[in-house]
Amino acid sequence: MQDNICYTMPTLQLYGWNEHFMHHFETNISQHLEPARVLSIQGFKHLLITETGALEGQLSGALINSREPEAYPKTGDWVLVKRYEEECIIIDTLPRINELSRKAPGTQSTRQVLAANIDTALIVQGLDHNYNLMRLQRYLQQVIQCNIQPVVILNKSDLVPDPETYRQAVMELGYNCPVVLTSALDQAQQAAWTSQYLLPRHTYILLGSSGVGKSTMLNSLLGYKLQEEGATSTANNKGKHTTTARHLVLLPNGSMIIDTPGMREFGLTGENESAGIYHPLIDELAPKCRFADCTHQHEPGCAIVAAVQNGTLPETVYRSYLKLLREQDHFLTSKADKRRNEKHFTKMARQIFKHRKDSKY
Ligand SMILES: Nc1nc2c(ncn2[C@@H]2O[C@H](COP(=O)(O)OP(=O)(O)OP(=O)(O)O)[C@@H](O)[C@H]2O)c(=O)[nH]1
Ligand SMILES: [Zn+2]
Repeated sequence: MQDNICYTMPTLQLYGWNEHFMHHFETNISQHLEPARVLSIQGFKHLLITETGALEGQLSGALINSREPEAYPKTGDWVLVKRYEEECIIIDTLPRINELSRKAPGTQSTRQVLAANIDTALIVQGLDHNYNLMRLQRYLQQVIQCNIQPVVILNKSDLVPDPETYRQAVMELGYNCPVVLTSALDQAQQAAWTSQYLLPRHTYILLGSSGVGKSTMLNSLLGYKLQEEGATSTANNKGKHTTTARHLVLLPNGSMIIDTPGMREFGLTGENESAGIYHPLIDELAPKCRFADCTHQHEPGCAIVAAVQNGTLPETVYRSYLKLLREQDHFLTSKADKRRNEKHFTKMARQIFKHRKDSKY
């Protein structure tokens, strides 16, 4: 039965419509709303794909007023719309399978949702001055905590004499995820990794600093230029910052990719507050620590410290783990402080309001 209903939406199925969204949509059928996926957002304008094609939409006033901006629809979201001639109003969002977030740039501990309903994140680093294992681990950590599969793409392999050593260094971090070595300028190399990792009806997001080659890759996969790419500065091998918004595009092989503007920061938000930092090598050893709540820093009988000392756990992995843990703790502590302050402010505002009301009579 569900398959039948899904089958009646062949266009949306191409864009990842599945039983999860169908199930949540069914409860809204009676309201004459139709489902659509958000392809991009520019200001108030949302470009959507519906069963009958592309459509522009704006958020309904009720949706704007009832939610924090973080809960507004994002690129990749499935939404419910009401049509008005050539445009539509976005009434609601269907529950997300996942959301990719980061710490919003700046000093505040604020969480920012970048996109929704992502199967795999393609984390791109350029093998020029961009290659940085600490930054890569920050991306991996955040992506995994958001329940998104990572694939690491080491691009610009044509710029270094021995690219394989870079790949080996990433593999030694122990994340057990695919690590691809490629040059976006080489069609054959592009075809090799994409045929292995890009599946039809799956949604991918390209992540990485500005100039690592995300748009170049996407343009070569599309077979045409989605936007002008910047010229490479000879001083630092980086392109100009060109991508300005997140767009979801359908590739000829049936996969969908969301391109993102290059990000200067990709801070941790501690999505799963109780789980701490995820690391396969550390997680495997942790049950052998003497104390169940071992922080792997100063406790006696710590299996992780012992493994670093006897050389079975690389010290670099351990140091990065501690650094990520500190960053995450900082975000969570500041967030808790912020929440407390907001609560205090709301309480104070209520008291003032009540006092004013009481003194009227
Ligand atoms: N040598 C070399 N240059 C590349 C490669 N991939 C991309 N470039 C160049 O690097 C520059 C930046 O590439 P973009 O594709 O614009 O980078 P981006 O990641 O999309 O950057 P933003 O849009 O700013 O986020 C361009 O001049 C590309 O031609 C590669 O594999 N090898
Ligand atoms: Zn321990």
